[in-house]
Amino acid sequence: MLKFQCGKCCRFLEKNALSLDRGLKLALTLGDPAGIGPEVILKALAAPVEACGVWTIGSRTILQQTYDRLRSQDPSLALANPDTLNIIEIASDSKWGEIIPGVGNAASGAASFAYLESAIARTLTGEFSAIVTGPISKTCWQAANYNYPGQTELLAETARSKRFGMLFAAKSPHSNWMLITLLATTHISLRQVPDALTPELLSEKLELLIECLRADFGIETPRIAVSGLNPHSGENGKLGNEEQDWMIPWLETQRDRFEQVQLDGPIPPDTLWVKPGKAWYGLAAPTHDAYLAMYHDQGLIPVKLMAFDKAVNTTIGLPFVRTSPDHGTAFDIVGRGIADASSMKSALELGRELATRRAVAKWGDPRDTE
Ligand SMILES: NC(=O)C1=CN([C@@H]2O[C@H](COP(=O)(O)OP(=O)(O)OC[C@H]3O[C@@H](n4cnc5c(N)ncnc54)[C@H](O)[C@@H]3O)[C@@H](O)[C@H]2O)C=CC1
Ligand SMILES: NCC(=O)COP(=O)(O)O
Repeated sequence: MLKFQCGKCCRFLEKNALSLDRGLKLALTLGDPAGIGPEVILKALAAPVEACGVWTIGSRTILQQTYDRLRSQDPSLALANPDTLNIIEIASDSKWGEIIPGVGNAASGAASFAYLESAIARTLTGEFSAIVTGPISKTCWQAANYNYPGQTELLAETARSKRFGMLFAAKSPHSNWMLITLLATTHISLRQVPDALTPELLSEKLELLIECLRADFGIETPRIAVSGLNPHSGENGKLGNEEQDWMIPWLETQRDRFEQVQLDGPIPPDTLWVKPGKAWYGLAAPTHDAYLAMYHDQGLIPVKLMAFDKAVNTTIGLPFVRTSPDHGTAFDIVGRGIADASSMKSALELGRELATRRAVAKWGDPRDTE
């Protein structure tokens, strides 16, 4: 029988490091070459990622320039030497123009798009078990005429995943608890949110969340908190109608649909995050395993407040694992050596962990035959 506890996978990895070393390969895209992607990658890869191989997809020249620049400023900085890395070089197109550190433009947008396209194509053919993406700039993608709201949508379209979701996972350094948040809507304006939210959309996101909690996080009977949309969840219709009109009845139908799942909500959004905050800091036991937020900032303000250096953005619903740091290109600090690589390290670690779980689920745990 297969079990999906993290400890078991980790022991499995320790025992089988050699074979998995050959089998488990992560593709790591550089992200926007003018952003902090190259710096956080060199910092994150300064120590090898446990029990897997990492192939960076992008530009050796950019990585070398970043390395030389940071080293000249601070020789003691822990950085991977690009000479020691597996790098898949994506030839730059002369049409792209000049890439200037700290200045995102059409050239850096076109380059970051090409790195991700290559990673997806290679992963779909089975070359890699997971993709970890460096941060890209949506503005630079638009400047290069790639009209996707983000990497998530390109991944889903290319992988032909009709159902997909943006989920953030962060392991608390205080309590080891995993804060898991799915966003019901993502890269749309606040004005569009109420129209985008429908019972059908929430049903799809809830299904995906439950599938992911079971398969990727080993939580068979999850407790899920669903956020309201309006202040005080609408205050009985005085501060907004969505909760009364359809969210409360929708939750009732979902409780019948998922009898094994504890579904609470719609919880007033201002207080929803108090209990996870206490659980994060180890001050109280967690009351839920995951949170369904109605829109981008409703979910990401608390996540980033608690865990900006730990949270990992993962796309669920794809045929492969995709993780990413929670931060963006941070053009304002490029070249200063101060970019924190913790979220990138967590993205690599979670990418490896989830890909291992899926490999065990697919191929079986060799220790079961011992
Ligand atoms: N996964 C991805 O590809 C993501 C991409 N973005 C994109 O990045 C671009 C810039 O977005 P912003 O809203 O400015 O967010 P941002 O995360 O790039 O920067 C916000 C603030 O946090 C700081 N910061 C970010 N990462 C840091 C790190 N690792 N260490 C130290 N300080 C750090 C920056 O210096 C800035 O002050 C946008 O185009 C956005 O769409 C934003 C979030 C995720
Ligand atoms: N705020 C999250 C974010 O912007 C992630 O975007 P992407 O992974 O879709 O590129």
